[in-house]
Amino acid sequence: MRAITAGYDRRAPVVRDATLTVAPGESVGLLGPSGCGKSTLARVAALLHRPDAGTLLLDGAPVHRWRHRAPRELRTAVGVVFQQPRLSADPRLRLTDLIAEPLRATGRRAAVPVRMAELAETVGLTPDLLARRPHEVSDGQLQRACVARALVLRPRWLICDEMTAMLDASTTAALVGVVEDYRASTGAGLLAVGHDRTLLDRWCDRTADWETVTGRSCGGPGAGAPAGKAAS
Ligand SMILES: Nc1ncnc2c1ncn2[C@@H]1O[C@H](COP(=O)(O)OP(=O)(O)OP(=O)(O)O)[C@@H](O)[C@H]1O
Repeated sequence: MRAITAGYDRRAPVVRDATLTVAPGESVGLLGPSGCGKSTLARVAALLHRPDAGTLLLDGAPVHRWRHRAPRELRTAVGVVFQQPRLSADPRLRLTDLIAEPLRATGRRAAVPVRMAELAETVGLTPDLLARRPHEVSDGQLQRACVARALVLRPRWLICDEMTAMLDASTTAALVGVVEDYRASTGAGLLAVGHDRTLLDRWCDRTADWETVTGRSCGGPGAGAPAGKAAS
């Protein structure tokens, strides 16, 4: 991402001039206080939010279209896990259908049985849990399904936006382990957004602070002061 400016009102963007690179196979933590714009920037990187200015390069090529206008080969290159699984899961779908949905949406129905069996074991969901709907499982179990959904198309890039913020320590460790096993076997790059420095430092190759990424501190009258160096 080069000099990305984004937000919900062009006159008052929440992200200004954010520059951050994730190399192929690299894991980068993005650390910043609540409300500074991390999720907004993560959504730009995930092709879910069109920036007002700046350039997103995916595998070296500039992205020109976001959301449903983005070409399918770009959308399927990026897997995303959000903070609140209940807001990102269709409450009508059984977990098995929630995980398989990207395969069906991209015409890969034939791959569903094998991929489901692999992923259920990977994320630790039993057949009983897979047959339930979101309101019948815990947050941690639903987040396991959301991680499986993010991996089902074997993306080259993963964006985990506060993926573990609602989870206990053992589920956090399990899901970070799932993501890291996936990366080790595929070489996928990772952008992990959070506000827990200890977790991000342990999880990622490096952690970038919001101030370094944007050249300014989060909000307040001091925002806008240039930082000494650009993020790498
Ligand atoms: N859909 C929206 N419409 C208008 N403003 C929004 C919208 N989503 C977020 N914002 C605002 O944009 C700013 C940045 O929000 P964002 O969710 O990107 O921050 P964040 O750093 O990820 O916060 P947190 O760590 O609490 O999740 C906040 O001031 C928020 O109120």
